[in-house]
Amino acid sequence: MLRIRPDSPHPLYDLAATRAIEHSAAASLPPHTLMQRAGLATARLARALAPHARAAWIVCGPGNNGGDGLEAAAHLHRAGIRVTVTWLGSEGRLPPDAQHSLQRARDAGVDFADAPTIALTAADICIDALLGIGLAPGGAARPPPPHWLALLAQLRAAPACLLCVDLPSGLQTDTGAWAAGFAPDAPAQAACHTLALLTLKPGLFTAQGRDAAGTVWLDTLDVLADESLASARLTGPSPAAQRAHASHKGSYGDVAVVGGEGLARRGMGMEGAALLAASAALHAGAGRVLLALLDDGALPAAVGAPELMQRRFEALDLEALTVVCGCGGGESVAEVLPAVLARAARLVLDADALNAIASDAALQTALAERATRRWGTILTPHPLEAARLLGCSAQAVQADRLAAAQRLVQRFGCVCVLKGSGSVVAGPGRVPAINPTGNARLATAGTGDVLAGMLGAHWAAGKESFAAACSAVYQHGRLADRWSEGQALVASALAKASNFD
Ligand SMILES: NC(=O)C1=CN([C@@H]2O[C@H](COP(=O)(O)OP(=O)(O)OC[C@H]3O[C@@H](n4cnc5c(N)ncnc54)[C@H](O)[C@@H]3O)[C@@H](O)[C@H]2O)[C@@H](O)CC1
Ligand SMILES: [K+]
Repeated sequence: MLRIRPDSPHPLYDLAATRAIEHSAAASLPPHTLMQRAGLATARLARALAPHARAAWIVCGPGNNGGDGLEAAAHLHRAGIRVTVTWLGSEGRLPPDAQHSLQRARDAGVDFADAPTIALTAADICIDALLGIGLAPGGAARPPPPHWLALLAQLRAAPACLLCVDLPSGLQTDTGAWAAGFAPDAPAQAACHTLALLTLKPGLFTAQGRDAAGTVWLDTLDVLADESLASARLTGPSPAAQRAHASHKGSYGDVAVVGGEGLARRGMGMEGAALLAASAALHAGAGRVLLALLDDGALPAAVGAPELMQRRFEALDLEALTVVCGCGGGESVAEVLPAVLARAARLVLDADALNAIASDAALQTALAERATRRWGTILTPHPLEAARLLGCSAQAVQADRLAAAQRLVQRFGCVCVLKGSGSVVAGPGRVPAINPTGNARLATAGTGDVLAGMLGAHWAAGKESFAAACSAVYQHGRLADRWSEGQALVASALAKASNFD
């Protein structure tokens, strides 16, 4: 069994891949073996998480997820724990594995009741074995019976540690979105863990998945999955790039940040956003960073960033630069975008640049044409920006983040970083990646500009676009994960830390 930490990459398997792996494994093993392994793994983790538990309350659903819970119940009962199973299946309509496990739990002498038979304390354990990958998908889901939801609410509100079997019940395997009706009103009261069985599912790591699943564990049930079936990958750290002694500032690429509309145009000075991106590029290791503020935007004298080279936009040699365009560009960015799209060989498009493209069909055509010239482009939308580009709602993007990122890739032929909890990186011909680092402290103004600058630096230093996107997103999140508790995370400090491990 493995605790999933962000320090190593993992393949992720969607519902179809998991079912295929399950079927081929089950075919080569004696009946009920996988469920028995799953139940034993669940009981072992429960005991490790709650070593002093006197009581366990296990809510078991009508399918094989419930079967895993029943198997675990028998083990915990034999270990001397007072186990109560609240079983929601119906006799005679059970899959064979779960039927077998029901009998084993009964034979072991487990208590069956509607609620725990003794009051639970913080030392005890609750197990959610209501629904796993068999949850009816997306909009097809029938509304869950109200008493199921009441039980899930009770599990989450209990003072005991909560262990979810395979998935938190109601979380969708492939998307990490809650099925209709299942989203909790409040997060779990005590520590929450999820034991993924057989495979890690993408839904555990993006959208609502990270909040819902808590700490994720994996037990492969001794089945070696065929990695070619992976539908996505959880990224890990990139190997540190070695810098040769015989190198110079030109060896690590030139990044140009284009953005930062001045105060004069609309009474909104947005130079700070461009400055944050430029500072992040500089600290993330770019050899030279050029800053082209739009519409006569000017850096305040007090800013003090002598390494940044200011340029008029017209003076930029776009063909030779890694261009980061958008950050604080306001309305002015639309005026430079035709030239940027037509001439920049490597281009990161963020924020206002994405909004300008979303509202202009000619710019969209120019963006799509870049791929036919084999010019690299990386888009870094948050869900609302992605929705504008796709002509749908932000809710539709969040309902299937992997699919939304892939649609942007197909439409514009570029790499797409869809930001948000569990950022998705998708690229032409690539298995999409989900980033495991980052936290809610990044939900503050300017952190997106910092990411765009870091991305420019990673790309300019020689990585290919997809790898640069994965490594910059990982590093950006890791900085936030390691931020000291007592120190406010402000974007300018994040930018300055952007090359620290
Ligand atoms: N069979 C096997 O080989 C293995 C199965 N495993 C477990 O089995 C799980 C999958 O089992 P199943 O395919 O039986 O599926 P589940 O047990 O996840 O759910 C299926 C049941 O839930 C009901 N249901 C689905 N959506 C509902 C909704 N919205 N409202 C009310 N009821 C709903 C279905 O009618 C069905 O009765 C995995 O997640 C894992 O926990 C593991 O034991 C590993 C091996
Ligand atoms: K579950």
